[in-house]
Amino acid sequence: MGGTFDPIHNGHLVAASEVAQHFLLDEVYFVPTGTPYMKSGVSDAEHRYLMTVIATASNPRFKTSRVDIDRAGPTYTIDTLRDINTLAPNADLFFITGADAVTQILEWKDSSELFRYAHFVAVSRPGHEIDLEGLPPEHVSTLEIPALAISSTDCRARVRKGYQVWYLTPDGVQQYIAKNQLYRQSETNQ
Ligand SMILES: Nc1ncnc2c1ncn2[C@@H]1O[C@H](COP(=O)(O)OP(=O)(O)OP(=O)(O)O)[C@@H](O)[C@H]1O
Ligand SMILES: O=C(O)c1ccc[n+]([C@@H]2O[C@H](COP(=O)([O-])O)[C@@H](O)[C@H]2O)c1
Repeated sequence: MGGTFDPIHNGHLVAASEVAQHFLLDEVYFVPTGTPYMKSGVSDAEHRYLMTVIATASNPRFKTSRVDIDRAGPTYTIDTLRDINTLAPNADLFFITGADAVTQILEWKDSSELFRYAHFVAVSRPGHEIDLEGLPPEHVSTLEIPALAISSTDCRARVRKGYQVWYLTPDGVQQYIAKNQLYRQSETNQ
């Protein structure tokens, strides 16, 4: 599952857990973006990576990958999939996205190549219709998951207003945000 994870929250974790159960996945790799070129004002990659490690630590099937963080330049999923394919050439790869992200895949770099490397799973997300128009049906599945109307944008906004984000994100992530004073300022690099 790729994401900016700024911060990772329970919506991401439920999505990954549901897809893993439904598709009988052995492992789910969370892959924080290095430089997400379609987003601005994103927090430092090491903060996002560490929060992802903390959030996934208690689940033996969940892992965090540095492939996108350690690659220079803008983060493209085609590179993510090629790197993971190199690391695990015999694995059947699935790429998990939310309903909002799946509608943008055709705008991603080398989008037609993506399906050579992975089967895509689009999970439901409150406020977003799953629209698979233009995507190859044999390479994309959808999955209805318990609705969690949580977004990283909303988590950041809550912290900026002085609220905490207990129960929207794992406790360790809430504590990491407080300890490192993330999201106190307006949307700029941290
Ligand atoms: N609540 C949720 N339910 C289902 N899928 C989600 C949810 N939140 C995020 N996702 C999916 O997880 C992936 C990574 O999301 P991302 O890290 O951009 O989080 P986000 O909450 O969408 O962030 P932001 O609000 O900053 O845009 C995307 O494919 C996104 O669609
Ligand atoms: O490959 C691309 O061109 C591309 C463009 C935008 C987003 N993505 C990927 O989509 C995933 C979700 O991204 P985001 O920014 O919504 O957190 C993440 O793995 C990104 O690398 C990929």
